This record gives sequence, C-alpha cells and structure tokens, in this order.
Amino acid sequence: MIIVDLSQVEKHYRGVHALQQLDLQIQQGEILGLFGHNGAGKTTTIKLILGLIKPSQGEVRVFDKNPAGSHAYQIRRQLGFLQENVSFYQQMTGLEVLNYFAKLKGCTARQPRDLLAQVGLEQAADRRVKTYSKGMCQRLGLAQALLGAPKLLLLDEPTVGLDPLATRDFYSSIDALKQAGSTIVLCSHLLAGVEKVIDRALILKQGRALAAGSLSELRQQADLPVNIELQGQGLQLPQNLFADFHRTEKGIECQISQQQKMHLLPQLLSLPGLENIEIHMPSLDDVYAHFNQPSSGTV
Ligand SMILES: Nc1ncnc2c1ncn2[C@@H]1O[C@H](COP(=O)(O)OP(=O)(O)OP(=O)(O)O)[C@@H](O)[C@H]1O
Repeated sequence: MIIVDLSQVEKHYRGVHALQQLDLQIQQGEILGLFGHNGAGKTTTIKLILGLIKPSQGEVRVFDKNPAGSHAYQIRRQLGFLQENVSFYQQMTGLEVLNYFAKLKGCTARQPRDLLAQVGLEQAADRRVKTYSKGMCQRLGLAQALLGAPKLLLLDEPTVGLDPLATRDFYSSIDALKQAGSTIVLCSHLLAGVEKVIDRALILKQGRALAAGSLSELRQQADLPVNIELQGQGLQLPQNLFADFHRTEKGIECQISQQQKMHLLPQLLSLPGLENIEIHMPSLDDVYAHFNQPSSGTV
C-alpha cells in the first residue's frame, strides 16, 4: 500500500526552486532516508507531506488524500512529526507538555507517561522543560512525535543532541514502530547512524532527486569498489589477480569491483598464510559523496 505519493512535484518560493519534478512513493512499513546538503529541499518535502504547504505544481497524496485539503485534520491525526531544533514551553514540565499535545491529538491519558519512560525521561517527567539539557529536549520531542502511535512518522534530524546510547535506543524504537507497521521518513546528516535503519534512500540536490534506492541498489548504481584487507605475514598474490593493491603492516589491501567480489573470494580465502580477511562495502557516506560529485546527474 502506498502511503505517500508525490508526483512531478514542484515548489517555488519567489524565485527559489526548492523542489523540481520530484516523484516519490513510500510504501507502508518502509523507512525512507531523505538526504541532501543544506537547502536541498528535505524540509520542503516534509512540509508538503504534512500539508503545511501546497505544491506549486504536481500532486501530493498522503493516505490517498490531499494532505492540505479538506481531510487535513483526519490525516494529521495519523502523523507524527519531529522538527529540527525542537522547542517547548519552558515553564511546563515534560509530562505537562506531553499531556497538552496528547489532548490536542486526542490520545489516551496513559500514553504520555509510557512514552516518557520509553525515551528515558521517566525521572525527569515532573521537572520543568527549562531545566532539560538539549538531548533531553530532543527525547521529549521524540516522545511528542510518537503520541498516538502514528502510522506515518516524519523525523527531521531526530538524533541531533542525543548521546550514543540514546541514539541506539532511538533507532530500536524506530525499528519497533516499523515492525508494528508504521511508515517512517528520516532526514539526517548523520549518515552512518541511519545506514542500518533505512530501507531506501532518496538523495536530493538543489531540489532534484539525484539518486534513489536501497543501499545495495545505490552501491550498484554508484559502482564504487569494495575494499578488501587480507591479513597474514608473507602473503603472496597470484600474478595479475589485482591491478590495484598495496602492502600494509598487516598484509595486503586491495580494491575490487562489486561484480568481482563473489568470484574472487574463493581464491582469496585459499591464499597460503591468510589469517584474516576484512571486507568493507561502500558506506552510505561513500555513496552520498559519490552522487554529490559535481559530475553526477539527476534520476
Ligand atoms: N519560506 C521560504 N521562503 C523562501 N525560500 C525558502 C523558504 N523555505 C525554504 N526556502 C528555500 O528552499 C530551498 C530548500 O529549503 P529546505 O529548507 O527544504 O532545505 P533542507 O534540505 O531542509 O535544508 P537544511 O538541511 O539546511 O535543513 C532553500 O534554498 C531555501 O532557502
């Protein structure tokens, strides 16, 4: 089932082409990573999905309805949103903030306390928000976004300000929501963290889609080499096995194409003296850098 459907969407702000000819479909239960440099059009895409702004051209459908049309209220009750640089009423306690948003959203009274526990703020529930650290405010923002078990969750830089443990907990919560059937859009500049969580990525540049697909599809499209580290003393490679290799203290490092990997692995594993082999596939960071090279076109 398609939850979000953007078709040939354009958004112009007085001379700024924030989005151009954008097509995007997000299936139910999918986690989409939305990436791009500053000003690439990520927040504009999120605002269109939320129905906060309307496209200049093209069509936006969320749950098969126009999110900025007469069904907006009905759609928004099924949405959760965490904006970048979240801020709350400073004089209220964390629990009061969540109760307030829960009432606006028509959620059950029990949920705010459960959510505060889920994001690790149980002990701080009755403290005023003005005493919260940046990371605690971010956790409160997450709890707010999770109110009402949203079917579609939009998260703009959700892990900014979170420590490594809280970031890990956050991604576990995201995975649990996905398992429960939620659809999630994640914008982040911290690519290493989101790499394991997302099903698919859309990379934007100056309002246009540069590349889209799963990490494995993007690796194929980018055709970046795989780095292989062969560890062992006195390793000898058969002649002409690799054009591109160099010796290191631990053994040999080489680069092979993704297509060669499965074909060459048996030969590498049978090398005399091989003690260990480490295979480094191109990361999301590598793929992102590749598509953002000046020569890369758009999809
Ligand atoms: N209300 C507005 N009026 C004029 N221009 C705008 C407005 N909102 C966004 N823009 C412009 O549209 C483009 C896309 O902005 P957007 O906020 O979507 O980028 P972003 O990818 O979210 O960037 P960042 O990573 O910095 O948050 C930018 O050039 C921005 O200056």
